[in-house]
Parts: sequence; structure tokens; C-alpha cells
Amino acid sequence: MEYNSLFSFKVLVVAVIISIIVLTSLTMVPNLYSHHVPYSHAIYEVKEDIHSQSLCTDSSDDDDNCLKRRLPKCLIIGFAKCGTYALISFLALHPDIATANDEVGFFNNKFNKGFEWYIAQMPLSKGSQITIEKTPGYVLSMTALERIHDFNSTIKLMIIVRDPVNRVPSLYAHYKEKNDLPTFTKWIKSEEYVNKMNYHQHIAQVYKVFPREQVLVLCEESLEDDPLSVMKEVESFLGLQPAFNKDLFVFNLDKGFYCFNKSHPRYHAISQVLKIIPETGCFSKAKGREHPEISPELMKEVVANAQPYNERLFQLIGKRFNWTQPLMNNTQ
Ligand SMILES: Nc1ncnc2c1ncn2[C@@H]1O[C@H](COP(=O)(O)OS(=O)(=O)O)[C@@H](OP(=O)(O)O)[C@H]1O
Repeated sequence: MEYNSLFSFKVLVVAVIISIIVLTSLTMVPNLYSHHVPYSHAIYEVKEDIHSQSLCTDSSDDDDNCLKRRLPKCLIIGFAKCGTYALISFLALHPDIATANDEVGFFNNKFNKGFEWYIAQMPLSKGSQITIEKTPGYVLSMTALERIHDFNSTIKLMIIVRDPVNRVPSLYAHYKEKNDLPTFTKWIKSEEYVNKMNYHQHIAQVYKVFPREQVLVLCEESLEDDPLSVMKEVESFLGLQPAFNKDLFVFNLDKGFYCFNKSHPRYHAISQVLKIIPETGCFSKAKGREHPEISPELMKEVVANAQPYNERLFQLIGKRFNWTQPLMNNTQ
């Protein structure tokens, strides 16, 4: 009898302890939909929750309590090898931005999959967040641009360009990994190469379809040298509350590029979904590749070839970038 009551008492104590543990842990799990959760925490939990299923489907798109996949309100449409991945990844640090992880290629290559498929490629987001997708090939296709316009004529577009002197070797290194290319000297005589310098022609097409105020043209060299100032420019273009600051980025001497500041709390929220080396907080080695060695003579040729294209670009967009100039005749 005595033994029985002692046993019951022990069971009761264990039950009470378990209940306390369960209740405590439940109250510690932040509730995404609670207005008591500090704003910034809730947002980063949303980003961490990026791979889970849609949590609501019927509410209005603007509903901030509704976590679901939303169609993009901004696209990074070009150009390949101009820092598009660094751009979208750094933007993911903003609490009001949700970014698609991979290049979706919907408007140029996968349009027949339909919008249901497209939306399924998007990250989970809250109503107040802007979803951004990047596919550098969109800028090269008039069909894609027209489809984007039909989809949303007020969508914002970002284009990032790079000094051809840097982009051309980057493209060459990229293609060379997959294809049997001629030597760099031969390649820079090819039509394919000449096309790669022709930002002007493609951006002119964009301006035929979209009003200029919906299109932001950025420069890779600025993103590389001073990511914060580029992020601020984008923040203002998208009409977002300022949330970027210098503590988010650190220059990594080994990599030679700005990387994420791993000790910043916002980094942890996005590091799971981006292609980042965990030890360094830098992008993988596919970003920041070795470029082919270019002789000074060849470089002179690349610069001279690019010059007229660059001028046309600057005229078109109404701003200049500090790109390589050909040497003056008397210093050659
Ligand atoms: N912070 C930072 N870290 C690493 N890399 C950076 C960064 N900022 C810009 N870049 C430049 O991005 C170039 C790759 O461009 P993309 O991401 O547009 O390439 S891709 O088209 O998606 O393959 C890549 O080109 P390569 O140097 O030729 O590899 C980089 O120069």
C-alpha cells in the first residue's frame, strides 16, 4: 500500500516536471503570427522557413500575417557574370526583401510551365516583403521582356553591367570550364565576344518595353568595391525603409571581395539558403574565378573594342561608370 502511494507520488512529480518543460518550451517558440514578436525577428524566421510549405493561400497578397509564395515585384534581368548573384544575395539581408534562391529562367526558357509553376519557385514571404528573382538571360530576350510586361507592367527591373575588360575574361573562364573554346586571342575576334560588350543594344530593348524609372542600371565594380552604397541605391529604388549598414559586410583579404559578416544576426537567417562557404561567409569559388592571363597588347585591343560600345551605353542610360579608358596615343 505504502509502496503504491509512493509510486503514484513519483508518477505525479514526473508528470508535473514534464508539463513544466513542455509549457516552457512552447512559450519560448516565437509565434510568427503574434504581434508581440519583434518585427525583425519575425521576418528572419520567415526567411529561415523558406523551404517549408505555404502556410496560407487564400488571404490577400498584402496580408502581412500571411506567409506564402508571392510573385516577384522586382527582377534582376542581367547581365551574366556581372555580379548578379552577389547582388541578389546581399539584398536578401534586407528584412523587406524575399529572394528566390536559384535562377528560375521562366520568362525566357520555361514559360510553358505556367504561372503556377513559377510561383512555386518563389520563396515564402510576408505581404510587406518584395519578392525578387534573378535570371540574367531575361535581358537578352525581347520575348522575355514582353512577357514580363504582360505579367506586370509596373514591375521594377534591375540590370548590372561590368567593364568589358573584366567581364570578357570572366565569361571566357566560365565558358572554358564547360566548352572547348578557341584561345582567348581568337575568341575576342568572334561575334559571340563582340555581343558580350553590347550592353547598349539590350538595354535599349528594355527601354522600349518599360519606362526608364522602372529600370535601375548598376555597375559591378561599385558592387565589388562598396556593396553598401549599391544596397542603399537599391533600397531607395525599391522604396524600402533603410536597413543596410556597414556591419553586414566584411572585406575578406584572401578572397579579395566583400563577404557576409558571419557574426551579424541577419547573416544566420540567410546563410542556410545561399551558396556561401560557411567558414568564411564568402561566395563559393565559382564567384571570383581566376581569369585568363591577358597580354598588355591584347588588353589594349579589348579596351579599344569596348570603347564605342561603352560610350553608347553611357549615353543611353545617362550616367557614366569609371571603366578602363584606352591609353592616349602619346603614351602607347
Ligand atoms: N562580393 C563578391 N564576391 C564574389 N564575387 C563577386 C562579388 N561581387 C561581385 N562579384 C563578381 O560576380 C561575378 C559573377 O557574376 P554573376 O554572379 O552574375 O555570375 S553568373 O552569371 O550568375 O554566373 C564574379 O566574377 P568572376 O570574378 O569572374 O568570377 C565576381 O567578380
